[in-house]
Amino acid sequence: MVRLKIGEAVASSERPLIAAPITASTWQQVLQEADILSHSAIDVVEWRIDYLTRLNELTVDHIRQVRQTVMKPVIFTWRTLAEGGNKQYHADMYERIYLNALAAGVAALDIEIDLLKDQKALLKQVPTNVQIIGSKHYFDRTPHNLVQALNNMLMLPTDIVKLAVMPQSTSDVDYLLVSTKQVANDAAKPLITMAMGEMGMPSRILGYQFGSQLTFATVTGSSAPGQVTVSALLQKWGSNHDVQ
Ligand SMILES: O=C1C[C@@](O)(C(=O)O)C[C@@H](O)[C@@H]1O
Repeated sequence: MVRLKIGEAVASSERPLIAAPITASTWQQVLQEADILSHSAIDVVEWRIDYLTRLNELTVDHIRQVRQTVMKPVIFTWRTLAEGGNKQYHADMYERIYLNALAAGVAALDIEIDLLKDQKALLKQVPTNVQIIGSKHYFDRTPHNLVQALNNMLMLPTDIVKLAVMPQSTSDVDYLLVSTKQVANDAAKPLITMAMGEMGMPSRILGYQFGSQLTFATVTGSSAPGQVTVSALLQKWGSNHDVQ
């Protein structure tokens, strides 16, 4: 299995990476959350910029300051309204702000796979040390062709494949885990998968045993239904998984 690496953070077979989101809406709150996350037992920070009220004003300096405050690799994510986020997609603004993020030295960009074609110019400018996470979210269902869906995603021009589904039953959660395992074994890229909502919680705790190499957990705020706190996650994993 190809190991997931984001910045200096590397997943292992015994332990996936833990990412916690920044979900603040004002600049002052962003810095407060960033400071709290710098002291927490997580590996990477996902900055969900779509929560910002004044997203349009985000500069390279702002992003650099967040990086320097968290002192951990940063995944930069604009989750669009179409996939459960908070900001309508605007192609020009998206490109401009993601280029700012590259200039500020983020470790990874999350790009929804439905936007890849539209953002070809941006993709050309992503340096090889910055990971592109191609993501897809099904907020209302679990599709019935998950192995095919993951294999299709693996063929896209991204470095990492991320898939989130909403289970309607516990068998949907099992289906996500088993499909992840089936694809992860031979995949040429790392996978990140999760079932959302309360029902999906086991996938966030046990997903690594099926080949999902990163799990989202909360410290300050939650960015999706069903995320557990980092302390609950570490407790479930037991002391073997304590981070150094
Ligand atoms: O894609 C994901 C996964 C996620 O939706 C989750 O279910 O944990 C949370 C988002 O912030 C992140 O960008």
